[in-house]
Amino acid sequence: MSATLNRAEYGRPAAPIRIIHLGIGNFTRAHQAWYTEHASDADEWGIAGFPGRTTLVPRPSPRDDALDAQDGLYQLVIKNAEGDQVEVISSVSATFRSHDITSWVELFADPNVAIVTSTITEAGYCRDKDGNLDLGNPDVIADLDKLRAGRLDVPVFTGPAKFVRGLLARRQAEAGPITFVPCDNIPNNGEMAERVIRQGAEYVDATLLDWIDANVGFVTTMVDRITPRATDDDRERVEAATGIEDPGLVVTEPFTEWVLAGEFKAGRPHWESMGAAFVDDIVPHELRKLYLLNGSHSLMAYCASVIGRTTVYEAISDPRVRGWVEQWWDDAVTQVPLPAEELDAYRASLLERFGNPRMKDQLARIAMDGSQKLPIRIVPTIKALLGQGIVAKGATRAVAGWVLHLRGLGAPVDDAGAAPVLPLVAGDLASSVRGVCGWLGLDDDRVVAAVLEHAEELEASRA
Ligand SMILES: NC(=O)c1ccc[n+]([C@@H]2O[C@H](COP(=O)([O-])OP(=O)(O)OC[C@H]3O[C@@H](n4cnc5c(N)ncnc54)[C@H](O)[C@@H]3O)[C@@H](O)[C@H]2O)c1
Ligand SMILES: O=P(O)(O)OC[C@@H](O)[C@@H](O)[C@H](O)[C@H](O)CO
Repeated sequence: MSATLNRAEYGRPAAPIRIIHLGIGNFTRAHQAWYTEHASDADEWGIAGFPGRTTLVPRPSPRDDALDAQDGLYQLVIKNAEGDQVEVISSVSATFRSHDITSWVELFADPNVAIVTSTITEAGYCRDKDGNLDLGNPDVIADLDKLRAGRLDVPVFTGPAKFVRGLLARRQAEAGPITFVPCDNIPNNGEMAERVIRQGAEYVDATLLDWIDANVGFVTTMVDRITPRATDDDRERVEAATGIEDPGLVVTEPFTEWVLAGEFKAGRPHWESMGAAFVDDIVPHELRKLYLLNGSHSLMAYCASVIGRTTVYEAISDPRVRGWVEQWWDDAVTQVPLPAEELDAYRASLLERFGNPRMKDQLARIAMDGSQKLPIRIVPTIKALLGQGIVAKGATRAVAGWVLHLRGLGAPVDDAGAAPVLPLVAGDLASSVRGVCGWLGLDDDRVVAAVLEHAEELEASRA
């Protein structure tokens, strides 16, 4: 008979809630919650977890149900090459349902709450191609119109509207300063979040802007810990070892990194006690991670899945794919302002991480939302090198893989933002390549030719 987790038996009382997290998925529970759990002042900092996505009809979620039933507790499984290291994480003091606007508002109005963190995916910030809040998105407008009309007790569905709703409540309660700490893989994510929140506020009630200026901080972060989805095998193996049945289980890798820049207006946990780094210039760290790790992830998600690989481990173990990854890294390092030795060491550590056979990280997970990822992970390097007259060999292969993925090869397309791109790939391969390159802002004939050549080679390698 297996046990279940609960706080009374585990013996760590819930810390007072001082952090609101939107998007209480796998990653934040492997990363921020782990840093908070082990911070030297952990007893002072509890997290309130909200799922990121709100739907008209609430979707059943074993994971959310488990977190509710287990008082926010869950097991974190670190997959070392030798075996599992399992610990119970207790820093999530309470979990809430995404429709629960009442609790959302009450927490924002609580002066003890100092920080709002988020992991709602790139798409969750509802930006248009220029990085502005997408006021052409009917869901965004429907939410903002509700707030503008003073309908404050009904749920809103989009992330930026939720944040604006929270800030309206905080201002009204005179609850003081607060800081947003977005933790998604988006360059300059603090400024990104500030932009969509300010634009939302301006639409709803422009007087909120001055209050934001005086009271709201935006911190930029580089976050890193590869966190695949746990499988039934993971849950069964861990249950057999710990005797705990845990549908909320999270699996992750030993490596972790967190770099932050910006002002916390109302305090923060002592995350540096677990190795988080607070820096003035975050750009080199962001580019190193976004291009070298996430860029090679995207390349593998598309190119390696086209040739039949399903996990990162399988992909990097194939010498062809490893060669493609190395070629992309040769392109990408030219765009990262860090010493060569540091970049070489990072590349070596990535090969070790990708080569962890116990991490069953599905390429399908990484392939999601490519329309949001290619433009930030791959395209800047193509453009920068083209500016020097160089056609980036590795980077153009990633684009070729994405074209084939959109045409139905390899990992399935799971990307709401791909709607405008899909019609572009309906014809033959050459016109698909030209269409996608145009959409990505890569109209140059040399780039189009390189992408087409890679796409033809990839198609031919499927045999
Ligand atoms: N998993 C990783 O290895 C990893 C590592 C670093 C950073 N991240 C960042 O964390 C994000 C979430 O990853 P995860 O592994 O926790 O995924 P997950 O699927 O476990 O959780 C995703 C969360 O985002 C919410 N969400 C999804 N789409 C949304 C949308 N359009 N609007 C609002 N909310 C939305 C979901 O409701 C859920 O709460 C990633 O997109 C990435 O930016 C993940
Ligand atoms: O999380 P996404 O969807 O932005 O990107 C998929 C992966 O590249 C990503 O989750 C990495 O595993 C992660 O960024 C490693 O820290």
